[in-house]
Amino acid sequence: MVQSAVLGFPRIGAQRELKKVTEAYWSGKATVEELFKVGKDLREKNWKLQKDAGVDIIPSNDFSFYDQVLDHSLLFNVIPERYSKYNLPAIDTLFAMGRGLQRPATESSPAVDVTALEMVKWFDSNYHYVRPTFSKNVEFKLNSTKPVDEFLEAKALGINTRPVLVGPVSYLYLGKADKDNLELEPISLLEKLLPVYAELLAKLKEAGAETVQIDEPILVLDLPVEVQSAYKVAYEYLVSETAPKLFLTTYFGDVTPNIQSIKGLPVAGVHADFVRVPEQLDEVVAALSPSQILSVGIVNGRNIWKTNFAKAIEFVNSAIAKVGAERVIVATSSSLLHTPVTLASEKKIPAEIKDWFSFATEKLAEVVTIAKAVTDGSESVTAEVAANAKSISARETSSITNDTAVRERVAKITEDQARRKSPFGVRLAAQKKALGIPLFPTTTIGSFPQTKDIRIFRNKFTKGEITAEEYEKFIEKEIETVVKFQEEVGLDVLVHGEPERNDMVQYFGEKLNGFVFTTNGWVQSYGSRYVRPPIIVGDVSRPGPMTVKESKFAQSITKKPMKGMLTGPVTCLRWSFPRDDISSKLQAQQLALALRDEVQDLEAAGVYVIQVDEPAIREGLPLRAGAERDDYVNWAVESFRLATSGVDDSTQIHSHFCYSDLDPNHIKALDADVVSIEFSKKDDPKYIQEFSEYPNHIGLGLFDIHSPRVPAKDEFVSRIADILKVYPQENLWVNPDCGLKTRGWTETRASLQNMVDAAKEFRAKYVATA
Ligand code: MET
Ligand SMILES: [Zn+2]
Repeated sequence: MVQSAVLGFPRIGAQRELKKVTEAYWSGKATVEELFKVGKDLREKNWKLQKDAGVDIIPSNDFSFYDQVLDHSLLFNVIPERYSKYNLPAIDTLFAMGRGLQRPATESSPAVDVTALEMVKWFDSNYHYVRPTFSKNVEFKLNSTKPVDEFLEAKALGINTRPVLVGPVSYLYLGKADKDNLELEPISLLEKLLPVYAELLAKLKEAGAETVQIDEPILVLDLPVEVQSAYKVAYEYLVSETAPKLFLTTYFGDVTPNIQSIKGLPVAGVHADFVRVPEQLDEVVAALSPSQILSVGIVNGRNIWKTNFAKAIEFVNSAIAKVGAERVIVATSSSLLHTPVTLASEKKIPAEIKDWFSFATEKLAEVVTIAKAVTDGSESVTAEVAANAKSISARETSSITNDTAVRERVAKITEDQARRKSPFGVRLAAQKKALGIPLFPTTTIGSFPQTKDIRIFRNKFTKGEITAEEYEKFIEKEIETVVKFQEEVGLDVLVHGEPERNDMVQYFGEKLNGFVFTTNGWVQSYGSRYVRPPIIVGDVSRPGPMTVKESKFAQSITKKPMKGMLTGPVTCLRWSFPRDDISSKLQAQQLALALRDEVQDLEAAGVYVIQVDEPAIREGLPLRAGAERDDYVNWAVESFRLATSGVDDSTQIHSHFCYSDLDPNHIKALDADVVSIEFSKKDDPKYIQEFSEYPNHIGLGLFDIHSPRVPAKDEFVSRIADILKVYPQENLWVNPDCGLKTRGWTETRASLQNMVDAAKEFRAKYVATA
């Protein structure tokens, strides 16, 4: 019998139970017992759900109160001293490492003040993990028994799970050296770490675990040789009499360039992602020994589309033809962490469209059906396959997906449309004349505090409790407040503050054709922050202006230049669930054309500074170097340029990037007049150099917008002075890291005032020396 397997299930709960209790715990409104109880209930619910769906191999230890990689750091005692020194309960150490902790002393405990560890994107997803950070005196030991406890918890419910661990090589490679230890290469710690893994595996075996899923996702990256060769060392050490069988899993890409690292490992089987890279089947099969099992990742863990049963069954059958049914498992391509929990709570999506989707819960049935089909023959699932074929073909032929006018317009895109009229130097001169922007110009990134008031009004409007007119009035009043505030503080290029936007992608999605929205389709982004990505279902076009009214109004009440504010094509695409029936490139082009019209409408309305944010441009970069990556860079850049190049020389195009490792060459290729980049927490001096040869104008973020902390004027002065050591002063803008929407007004005013005062000091000096 061909078994079905799930690599991981979303832990947040169908009603975001995990977020609610975690945040309540942080603010002292829930006890630790209540927190743990919700965790336990969620685990139980998820296991039972999978069991009831008929899944054969069900994961455990995929639950986490913050992040599964961070759990491993706690588990192996990878806790820098700045956290351990407080001797907090383990759960509080976990949260302190994940999100920082600042609290005053009480009678029974000293004050705590510690910042969070670095948070990084999990491969090419919008999930963020907390980077393992190895300080000088790291001492591996088994610090908890979480995986064993959760295994036993499931066992007590009569469910025999397959515990999930991040494998040792990936765990080390995804980590970094701590500040006190910069020369360390984490992979050099492998031999010290392995005994602790072995101890944990022995405990799991004692508890009754037959097999452990060991995730080695870095096998889809370009790896240095010493990492490639670490696999043999690690797995020959770990596979033993005292350990359960190990099942090696990779996902999100092509493992074949590292196939030598897998070949000959004494593991029970290998899982690969055949949704992403079906072409790797032969090579993966060839790497297996006759006793090793192949887990076929065929139900997409990264999107929300129904699996095409006919195709999936055919694919799995082709795998069976190569290795035999007894050696095949049907599985999700990756953990289902990246998909919303269930379609069942979606009441507003039109039935016709809803029938195209499959969220995590629905994907369980898909894995089971495919496994049954390849075991008992397609006749055993005739009804399911027929229903599936019907929805797939309904989508293929639906008038919602295909808009001839949009396709024709894309087909007519010319290279010219994606080029500004003149080179930067000429544009700059025209902009100087038209805009009257001083040296060391000050600006912000777009959003201002999203107060409770704003959320209340938006909710009322969504629920129909106030009229559109009342809501508009309210928004205008908010814009007025923000504009007046910026004039008082003395900023040079103003923004309208984005009070009308719930989210920087959803807002645009709602105004465009081709998108649908969920009411409860939350996906964990990091910790307790979840996002609800819009879904692109059809060709995208713009029925009418999206932001012109607000920007025009904002410009009308000030003499200073007002910056229009848009989300770029790549970010709209990446932070949605894209279509899988047409290429990403084509979707980006459609978005670009819609945004191009908006940019031109803004210009026509008298808004001559326009920012098009692309914070997700890096996230979409294919994981390996090569043709696919070059191709991505090419279309990502072209779509930004297509969106922004339809304006006059004298109109100034800005762009903004944050929270990712950018490649200066990609940013340069966009040819924006001004870019702003999140920067304040990059305390490594090499980052200052990175963009020093950037030819156009640039603002390096001067303060952290995630913290209420107010930097003094002198701190701004010294930061700017540091930057000026490598950047020409004519090129430099002065701005915060990112939007201020999560901040309060008090610290916003104080920080911006200090920032503006610092800029003025430099301006005066420059004038004096010029
Ligand atoms: C994640 S980037 C955010 C940019 C947006 N304009 C804002 O200020 O919020
Ligand atoms: Zn940002």
